[in-house]
Amino acid sequence: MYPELGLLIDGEWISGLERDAIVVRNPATGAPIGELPVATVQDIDRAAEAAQKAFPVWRGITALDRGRVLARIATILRERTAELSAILTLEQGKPLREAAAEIAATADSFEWMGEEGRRVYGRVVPSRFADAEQLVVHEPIGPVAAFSPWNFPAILGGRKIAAALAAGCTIVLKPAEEAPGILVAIAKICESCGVPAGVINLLFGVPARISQRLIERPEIRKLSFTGSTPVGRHLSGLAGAALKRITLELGGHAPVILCEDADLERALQLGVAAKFRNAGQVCNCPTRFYVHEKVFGEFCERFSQLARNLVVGDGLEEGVHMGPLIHERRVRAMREYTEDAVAGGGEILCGGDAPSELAASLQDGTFWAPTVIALAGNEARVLREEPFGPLALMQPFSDLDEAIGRANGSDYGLAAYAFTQSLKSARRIQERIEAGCFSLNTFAITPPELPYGGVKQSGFGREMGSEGLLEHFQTKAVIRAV
Ligand SMILES: NC(=O)C1=CN([C@@H]2O[C@H](COP(=O)(O)OP(=O)(O)OC[C@H]3O[C@@H](n4cnc5c(N)ncnc54)[C@H](O)[C@@H]3O)[C@@H](O)[C@H]2O)C=CC1
Ligand SMILES: O=Cc1ccc(S(=O)(=O)O)cc1
Repeated sequence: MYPELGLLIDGEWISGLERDAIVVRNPATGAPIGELPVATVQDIDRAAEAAQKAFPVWRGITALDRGRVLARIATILRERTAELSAILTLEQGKPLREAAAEIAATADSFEWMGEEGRRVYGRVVPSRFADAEQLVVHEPIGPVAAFSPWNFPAILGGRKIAAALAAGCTIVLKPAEEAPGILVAIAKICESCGVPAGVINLLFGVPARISQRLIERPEIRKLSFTGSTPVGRHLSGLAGAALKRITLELGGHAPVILCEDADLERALQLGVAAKFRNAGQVCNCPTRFYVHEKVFGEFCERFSQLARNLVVGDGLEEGVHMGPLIHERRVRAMREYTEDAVAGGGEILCGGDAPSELAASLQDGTFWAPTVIALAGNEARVLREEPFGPLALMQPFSDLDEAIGRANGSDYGLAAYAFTQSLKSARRIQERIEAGCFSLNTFAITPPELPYGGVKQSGFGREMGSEGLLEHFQTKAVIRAV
């Protein structure tokens, strides 16, 4: 069921063939599931050249017809949800139900971008010359180099493909080596739906080698990266030196402000689901819970109880709520953050270690229990660094402005949430919160029609929404004397 892994260059699939290989493992068991060929410098160069060669072909197809191709891709993704979800869970670990939701969201992104590609309007600007007209037109920027991560490989890689294709651009995508199979499967679906050779190219291998070479290549006109802030900063430097446009969707450390008048039941049910989705390896997941002191005790107790009830295990098994972390490094990070928080006076309300009851087959898996910590102050390392795992941090507040100040006291600014029934409090938070995305009384944050991205160290530029599509165009000012 797991696809044969390979590089895709100019319509040719390349597996093995005298290249180094990376072993891909199931994070729930540690078992090997595939071998990934490592791209050589020649492969990288050929991929950039293929994207350049295919660009006039693809941009020459009307937006209407490109949209039809994207709609077909969406349909096939939906039809093959069960098979694709199994691939995703096997290599990434998330429960099958979450994998299916990710495939559905990926299909929605292809469909929405395909439709939006038909609405990239220019402008006719009243002319200052009697014999001329003045126009503003948007032209596809050219071949895009994109780098997508392992936590949501289908949607985060898929929407980079969808936006590039909708705009008439070609793409060289380097998905994460930890979870490559789902993008191999999606690229094959794209081919079967009529995407010409060279429009989508896939590379895997040594990330720094691939990104550096692609950024240098003259064919590449835009970069798009989703991943950690340090890597984003490094790529931003390279892109700046090469004077290339870059979109950066980096880490997050989302605050939740829970006011005294919040619907507690709703915040609890939605909050536990959002916190522990994908074992907390989500850039927009709620992490810092600022809870009004009058409801702090009750909220912490009930939140911890719900977290304790979550079944941790192999995402392929029925009834599992939370799977493993992607690799051992993340388990070590959870242990270090927890120990540091406890050393600073924090109290573990739930979890705080690897789960105690795991089947024998999962002993080599990389698991961490859902963990809730009531922090003693503002010094814990995990308040400054993105935990990217199943850690919920609880702190009480007494005054709304104080809570907003603490919510903003992070270098990150991707997502933020608030729960209140007061319009006045809601408006105050919405206006003052430093985040690219804000949701009130819900943890919904990324429908395809809304722009997604951050401020501060969470990056810049937007993906999805009409803003995300427009990042794939350059603007041409035209004066036509007639
Ligand atoms: N914003 C997001 O959705 C994601 C954020 N992260 C962040 O990364 C942290 C750690 O994850 P790791 O995998 O250990 O981190 P990492 O920083 O080593 O890698 C993150 C991603 O960037 C890619 N990458 C690394 N160096 C690169 C380079 N020079 N050029 C191009 N791509 C490169 C990797 O292949 C991987 O997909 C997490 O704690 C989280 O903060 C990770 C994945 C997704
Ligand atoms: O980690 C970033 C991230 C994860 C998930 C989604 S979505 O909600 O599935 O669109 C978006 C960004």
